[in-house]
Amino acid sequence: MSPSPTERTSTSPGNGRTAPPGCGDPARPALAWERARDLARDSAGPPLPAVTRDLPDALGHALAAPLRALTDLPPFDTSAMDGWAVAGPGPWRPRDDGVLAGEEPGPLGPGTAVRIATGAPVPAGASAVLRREHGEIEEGTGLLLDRSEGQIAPGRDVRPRGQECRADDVLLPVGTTVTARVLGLAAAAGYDRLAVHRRPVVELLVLGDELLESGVPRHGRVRDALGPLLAPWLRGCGAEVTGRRRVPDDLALLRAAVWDSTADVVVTTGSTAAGPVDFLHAALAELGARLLVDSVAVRPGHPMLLAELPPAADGRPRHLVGLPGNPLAAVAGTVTLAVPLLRGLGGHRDPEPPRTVAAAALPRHPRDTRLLPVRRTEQGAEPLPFDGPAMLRGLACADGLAVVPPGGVAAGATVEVIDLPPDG
Ligand SMILES: Nc1nc2c(c(=O)[nH]1)N[C@H]1C(S)=C(S)[C@@H](COP(=O)(O)OP(=O)(O)OC[C@H]3O[C@@H](n4cnc5c(N)ncnc54)[C@H](O)[C@@H]3O)O[C@H]1N2
Ligand code: MOO
Repeated sequence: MSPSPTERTSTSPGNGRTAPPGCGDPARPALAWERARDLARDSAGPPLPAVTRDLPDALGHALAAPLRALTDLPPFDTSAMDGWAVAGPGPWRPRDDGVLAGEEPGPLGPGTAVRIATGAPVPAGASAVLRREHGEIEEGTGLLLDRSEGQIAPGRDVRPRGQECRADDVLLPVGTTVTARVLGLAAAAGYDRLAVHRRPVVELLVLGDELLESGVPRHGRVRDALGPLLAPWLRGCGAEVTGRRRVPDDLALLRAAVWDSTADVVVTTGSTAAGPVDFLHAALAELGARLLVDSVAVRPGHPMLLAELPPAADGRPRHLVGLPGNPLAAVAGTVTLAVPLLRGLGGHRDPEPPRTVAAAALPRHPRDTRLLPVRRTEQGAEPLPFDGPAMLRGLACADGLAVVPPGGVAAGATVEVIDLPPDG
């Protein structure tokens, strides 16, 4: 059991507004960007436990068991066209009745035909489906003639049972993110509920007394851009965002906000550096948190951090991701630390990092990796203007973030482009 924050001696002075000594040291060694991303993923440990959810509530979770077909698909021989089910070579004697989708037809005798709708089960004994536009009822005889060229081949315009899958076939592996497409497939394959991993619960703490929540920036104050940006992104990478709140620039209040949070992952914005009111390092030290990542060799975003918090009362591990306050730096911290951690906790499988060709030389940083907003064009990844750490203008037009190593990326060379998190 960890001591409560009030049982610890605060290192902050009475008014809580002086720089905590020794925190956010710009000289501390930064972790290589790739290593930081891997470490964030590894620090998730095994995924959160499996739960069962009704289909609509499974959206955004990851499959905890392979999606196996509960039936053949299609489940019966199905007409692919509106027309007639026919038995053997024509002409055919048409029956008076017809078969609609959703009905169970009786068998069809040789030389006969029955009207059939797209999606209806093909009667036993039928050899093919003659499209409506190819069939003609002969005046006088009343027989159904085939007006298409050549003989109708057996199986024509019939979707055979099991064409897409057989019962018990694995349709999707464990760890697949449940998207709307997956819900559609699961429903088609017979599922009402899915076994998925529990989603990590996230609380978003937005720090900075200078931030406004509405209106035009004024009197030295700026709008909170990260609350509106990050909450949908965190949901989009599989988290259940239960809270988003402002925390004043005060060590004791910050420490209490982190301590009181019951979330699996606390995500903070701002206060990662060593400014006069940057209290994150001090708060973490007082809470007994273990820093797993404390600054990364990446621009923007180098003061980002990842910490292991003391476990929850029920023993659940808890983490904190500290995103820098500069908005594009916070975005860099999100894709580097928050996304891999949350996807790991939620049990999501990682796709291969997408690589593409650089349409132009991508500007580099002399020592650190750069994460650069780029647009995907026919020529490849094209850098966007307005990519400063405090800017969101380039990002708003971007398709992804190019990972530019210190050596740079020449025009025509390949480069990893990280997808931006989907909106949730
Ligand atoms: N002496 C040094 N100063 C700074 C360094 C350094 O190495 N040495 N690093 C710079 C870098 S890089 C970054 S990034 C920032 C990180 O600072 P913090 O995480 O402590 O963030 P704040 O100081 O609270 O804010 C920085 C900046 O961002 C604005 N901000 C904060 N939150 C939001 C928000 N939710 N929406 C919009 N804008 C936000 C804030 O007003 C500041 O302008 O430190 C540099 N300093
Ligand atoms: O790296 Mo800071 O994170 O440039 O804005």
